[in-house]
Parts: sequence; structure tokens; C-alpha cells
Amino acid sequence: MSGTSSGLTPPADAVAPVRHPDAPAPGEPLGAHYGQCFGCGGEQPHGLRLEARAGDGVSVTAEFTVRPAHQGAPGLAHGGVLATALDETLGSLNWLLRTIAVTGRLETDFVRPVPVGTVLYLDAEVTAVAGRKIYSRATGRIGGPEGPVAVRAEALFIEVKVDHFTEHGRPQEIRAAMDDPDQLRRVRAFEVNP
Ligand SMILES: CCCCCCCCCCCCCCCC(=O)SCCNC(=O)CCNC(=O)[C@H](O)C(C)(C)COP(=O)(O)OP(=O)(O)OC[C@H]1O[C@@H](n2cnc3c(N)ncnc32)[C@H](O)[C@@H]1OP(=O)(O)O
Repeated sequence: MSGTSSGLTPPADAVAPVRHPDAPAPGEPLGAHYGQCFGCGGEQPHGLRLEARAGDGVSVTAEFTVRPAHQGAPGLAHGGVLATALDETLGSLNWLLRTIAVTGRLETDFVRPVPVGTVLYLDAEVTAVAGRKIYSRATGRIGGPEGPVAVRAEALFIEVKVDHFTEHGRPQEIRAAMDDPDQLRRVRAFEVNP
């Protein structure tokens, strides 16, 4: 049984998403948005280290290898970790819109158990945009990019300003991010090209 709750249905005035002209080309890796990100960063020992690539239009593909640190039941991925993989993949779509956005709502279907050692092949696309609201969906398959569906999600992301992070984030991490020239370059790219 699966369905979409009303908060995930685009309003009548929603429009099709527009890929930003400076978005990475299809096939190009997106890279981590933050080294300490549990979803995509390379500096988190037990993080997912999810690697996303730009697709056509406003879509991405990504891969995540389930490691022993990601277990819930013996030998199986934790559902929350799989939801994180979906959330991270959906979040990476915002690079193609050149919009800073955070997850407001994430609705997940767990269809098949995902064993440790499995590569989860994810794909995601933005389906509609209405003002600050970005509607998207993602699918995770096992056994190959065309394999059976293991998880899927629909999401609503809400566009925010950089202030969202600087006002709410713990000061020591914000300071470190502000001192990192790469981090600042990425954020400025969003601010200059909204
Ligand atoms: C130096 C620093 C560098 C930083 C560099 C950062 C780089 C880029 C990092 C990106 C990172 C991504 C990582 C992966 C994705 C996450 O994991 S993000 C983390 C998880 N998400 C959060 O923490 C968000 C927490 N929630 C919030 O902060 C606030 O609720 C939000 C989402 C910003 C919305 O608050 P708001 O701005 O006051 O907006 P609000 O008026 O409430 O809602 C706007 C509209 O959305 C609708 N809405 C809001 N929430 C919902 C909901 N849950 N369901 C349905 N509708 C909703 C409202 O009904 C409203 O609709 P309209 O009335 O316009 O039709």
C-alpha cells in the first residue's frame, strides 16, 4: 500500500522545474555539499558517502553502499539510514536548480529489505515547483540500476536563505564552514545566482 499525502501534492499553480543554466552537465559528479554531511561528506567515518551525479532535466542518480555501521536488524540496512539516502539524493536535486532548500516533508515506502553489502542505486527528479516549495520523488533499486525497487520516497523541500544555517547551526561548525574557502565559494554561488 502506498500513497501521497496532501502536503506532497503540488498546488494548481505549480510549474515545471527549470534546470539552472550553470547546473553541472549530465553525468557530472555533484560532489559533497559539506565534508561533515552524514549523507554525502567524506569526513564522517560512518556516513553514507552517497555519490550523486547530474542527470537530464532536473534529475540525479546516486549510489550508496550499505556498510555494517548502517544495520538495523542483523545483516540488514536500518530503515532510517535508507530514508537518509533518499533524503540526501532528493536534496542534491537542488544543485541543479541552484536553490538552497531543506526537507520539509519526506514520505518513504520500504518495499524490500536491503542487505549489508548491497549497492543501492538511486534516482530522483523534481516534479514541480510552487514559489519556495519544491516537489520531488526518488526510487532506490537493488541488484543494478534497473533492478527491483527496494525503497521510494516523495518529498517537499522548502527554499531557505543561507541565514537558515547561520542562525540555527551550532556556532563552532558555522565558523569552521565560513572559514573554509570551498564551502564559502559554493554558498556564494547560490547567493549570486539565485
Ligand atoms: C556557512 C553555512 C553554509 C550552509 C551551506 C548549506 C548548503 C545546503 C545544505 C542543504 C542540506 C541538505 C541536506 C539534506 C536534506 C536535509 O536533511 S535538510 C534538514 C532537515 N530539514 C530541516 O531541518 C528543516 C526544518 N524545518 C524548518 O526549518 C522550517 O519548517 C522550514 C522547512 C524552513 C519551513 O519554515 P518557513 O520558512 O517558516 O516556511 P513556512 O511558511 O512554514 O512554509 C512554507 C510553505 O511550505 C509549506 N510547508 C512547510 N513545511 C511543510 C510540511 N512539513 N509539509 C507540507 N507543507 C509544508 C507551508 O505550508 C507553506 O506553504 P504555503 O503557505 O506557502 O502554500
